[in-house]
Amino acid sequence: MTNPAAKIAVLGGGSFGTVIANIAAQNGCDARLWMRSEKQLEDILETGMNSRYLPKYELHENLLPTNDLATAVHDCDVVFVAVPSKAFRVVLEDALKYMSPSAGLVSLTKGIEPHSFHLMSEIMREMAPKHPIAVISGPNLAKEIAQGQLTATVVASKSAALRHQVHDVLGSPRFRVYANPDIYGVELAGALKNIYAIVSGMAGALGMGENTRAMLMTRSLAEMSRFAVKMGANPLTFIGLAGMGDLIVTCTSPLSRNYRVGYAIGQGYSLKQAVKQLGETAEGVNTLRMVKEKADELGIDMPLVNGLYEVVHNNQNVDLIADHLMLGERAQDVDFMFDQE
Ligand SMILES: NC(=O)C1=CN([C@@H]2O[C@H](COP(=O)(O)OP(=O)(O)OC[C@H]3O[C@@H](n4cnc5c(N)ncnc54)[C@H](O)[C@@H]3O)[C@@H](O)[C@H]2O)C=CC1
Ligand SMILES: O=C(CO)COP(=O)(O)O
Repeated sequence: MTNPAAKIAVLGGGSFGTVIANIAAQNGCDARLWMRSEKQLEDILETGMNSRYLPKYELHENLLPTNDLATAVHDCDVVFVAVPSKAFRVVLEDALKYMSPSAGLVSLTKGIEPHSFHLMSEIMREMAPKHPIAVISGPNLAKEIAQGQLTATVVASKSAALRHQVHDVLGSPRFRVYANPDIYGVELAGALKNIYAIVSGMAGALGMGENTRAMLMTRSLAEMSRFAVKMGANPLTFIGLAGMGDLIVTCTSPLSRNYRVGYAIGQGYSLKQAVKQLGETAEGVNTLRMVKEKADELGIDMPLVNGLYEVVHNNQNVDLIADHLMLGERAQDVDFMFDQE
């Protein structure tokens, strides 16, 4: 299955970029990991580990860490982008200067671009219209992948050749790659679930019971699907790994950074303090703001988003989320995943 000749690069030396680059290296690829921080590069070259993000996780000898973008992407068959959404466009713009025109582009990023409401596939399509593109999303906590826990992900692309290439580069007995043609749905699911992981973290900090947490997760899925349908995604994607799978893992695991931000707010910290003490990317904070604006614009009923927005951005008491969910006025209270007209 593995294609030992594949040359790949991963842009972004955080926890997810590192683990994905290392899987490719373990699979026999010529893998490069680009990061902007010189200090981090020195650490990796010295210790063979990316200790800031994944302490004790040994990097394979096939993996070349670099902070030279041209070296990283030169002659690559596939370039994976794993930087936070706010940096995606600038990093891609730079990388395209040095990439082969036929290289596949794959986003690992789970977020929405501020202001434009573009998902990463839309940015890739706009900036690199000739390159085949794909996105990867699913229940993929980087730290668990690094521990060798059995994990599945989803690759979505219109290009069957790129889907197969990604499968060959990343698939292994511990990392299963499933395919889905619904690019927009797969990446929208990955971005939206971060919002609900924050809510779930708050519920955890407040000691809420399992009935409550089950209700929260299920109504989160309904709310995400309702939004997705209005945005043109396939709602069935939301009951697969990229939707329900990722929602479950990020709403239940303290390894999720979004969950941790919610937990800290539930303990009484401000958003600013919660994000600062995390020191890593929690995409849900910005995604919340953008989804709230879009839902208001399109008139989509999103009680959890509305309640969380008031708490996070307008300093309201956390009880407001429960009030929105339990007492909010609805046209009808139906237990459907999305409107069935
Ligand atoms: N960590 C995880 O378990 C998973 C993360 N993701 C997604 O992957 C994306 C990246 O997340 P992580 O690797 O977890 O984040 P992280 O917080 O561990 O690392 C982010 C990395 O991006 C770098 N970076 C930030 N701005 C940059 C810029 N302007 N230019 C170059 N590098 C820049 C940082 O220096 C850091 O190395 C996010 O969208 C996240 O939602 C997706 C699946 C799993
Ligand atoms: O997307 C993830 C797991 O699938 C990682 O979630 P966090 O960004 O909340 O850590």
